[in-house]
Amino acid sequence: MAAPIVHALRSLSRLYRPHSRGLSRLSEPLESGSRRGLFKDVFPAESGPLQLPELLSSGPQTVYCGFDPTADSLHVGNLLAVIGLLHFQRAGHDVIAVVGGATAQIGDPSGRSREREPLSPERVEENVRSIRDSLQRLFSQQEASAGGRVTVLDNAAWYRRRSVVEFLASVGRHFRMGTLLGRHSVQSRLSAPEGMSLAEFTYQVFQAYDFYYLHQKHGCKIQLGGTDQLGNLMSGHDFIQRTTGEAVFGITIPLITSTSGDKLGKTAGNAVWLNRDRTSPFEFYQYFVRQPDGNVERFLKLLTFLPLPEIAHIMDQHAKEPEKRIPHKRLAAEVTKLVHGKEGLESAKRCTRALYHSSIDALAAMSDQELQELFQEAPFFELVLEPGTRVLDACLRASAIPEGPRGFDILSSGGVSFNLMRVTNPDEILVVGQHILTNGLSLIKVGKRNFYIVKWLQL
Ligand SMILES: Nc1ncnc2c1ncn2[C@@H]1O[C@H](COP(=O)(O)OP(=O)(O)OP(=O)(O)O)[C@@H](O)[C@H]1O
Ligand SMILES: N[C@@H](Cc1ccc(O)cc1)C(=O)O
Repeated sequence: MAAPIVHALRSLSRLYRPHSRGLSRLSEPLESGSRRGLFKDVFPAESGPLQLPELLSSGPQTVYCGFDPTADSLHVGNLLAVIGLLHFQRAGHDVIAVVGGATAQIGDPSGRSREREPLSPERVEENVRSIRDSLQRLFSQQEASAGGRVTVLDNAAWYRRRSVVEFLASVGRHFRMGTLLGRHSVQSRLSAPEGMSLAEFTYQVFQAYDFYYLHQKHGCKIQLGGTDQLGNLMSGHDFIQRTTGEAVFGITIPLITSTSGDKLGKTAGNAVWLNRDRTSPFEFYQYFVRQPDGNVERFLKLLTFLPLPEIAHIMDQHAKEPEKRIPHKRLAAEVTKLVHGKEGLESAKRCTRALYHSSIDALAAMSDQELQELFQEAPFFELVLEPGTRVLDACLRASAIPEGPRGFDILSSGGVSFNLMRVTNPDEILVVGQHILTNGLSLIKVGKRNFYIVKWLQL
């Protein structure tokens, strides 16, 4: 049986006291990550915390983390794991992000009370494509000047060539049932009424094999994962040690939770997505601006690369002028830039100015996509602009008001605005620069929250 978890883990925060000296640039991410609260525990404990900094100092290592494509986008919880990889990559280590095209079809039971709905191979393939793109975008958005290599791999690639019989005979024989059964992810499910399927039970063997495969092919000796992944990290460690005798390590990162304490992610249905078509840069930015005061320092440490003294300075400013929400805005700006790039951050700020500060200039600078993202539920129309089109005609053509006297009344009583400016004369002719923005758009608002977007096409 594997050693009980309490003895098998070592908390990195106890290892790195505030004034301990770093070993070298290569081992620095472990130390700074632990100070930031990003790296929580290391496995195995007995030799791990002592050997791991030495291993890192001895030369560039390969560090990996896996992401199951059970949706077509990553989310903010996964971002923490990506940031963990980036800390290593920036220090000069090579990193591998594995997209679990194979493992997503099995379904990781870790942290779940029920089995996942099966996904068709076609759906998984689509998700793999989207997540691979997203990971590549995230990594390429970094200043690539220094740092190690980044590779994105799909684990379906190394299972495609294997038969079940051969896999069980060569890999399965190295796993002890007692150890597998003892894992928390298995125990918690076995005691639940629905139990656990054989497929889910074998999940940890596949993740362990991934680690082994990357160890053999890429010299990978370190795997990162959320604390929910601990059992899977241990299985990989045990398998590699048993078959190669080499020392490998697992490092856990803390789980980001919602204000109600649930793990932020797909299962809880509270994910904040990294793909723009699921969560727009504006919503993403606002999610961080709205964080409660109690979260913001921790998130600055976890989700940004700002040096700790700078974060301390930002928090001092906050203590003096809390109404300015300086750390919240800085957090939102840094994370939005990391995920959506400079352009995404500008878009988020433009949308914020347009919506919360009624800025016509910001509205005029917005693209069709931004407007649609901002007013997600708003119907979008492409209409031909005929000479002499009146405010009333525009409202009717966009179905913003009902036909007949009721629509006329809504307009003349001031219930309608064009580009955030109220109109009261139904016969007013549309003017470019006023009713129609220089980008050819009109944002028609009826009542408090009904928006209609018109893109005017010239004849
Ligand atoms: N809220 C979170 N905080 C920190 N890490 C997370 C969070 N959610 C996922 N991770 C980590 O991201 C990595 C990839 O997770 P993956 O996408 O496979 O599953 P997931 O998002 O946890 O999905 P599900 O919610 O369906 O279980 C894992 O190491 C996982 O622990
Ligand atoms: N099991 C991980 C994802 C993963 C997949 C394959 C791996 O090799 C590693 C990790 C999760 O669900 O969060």
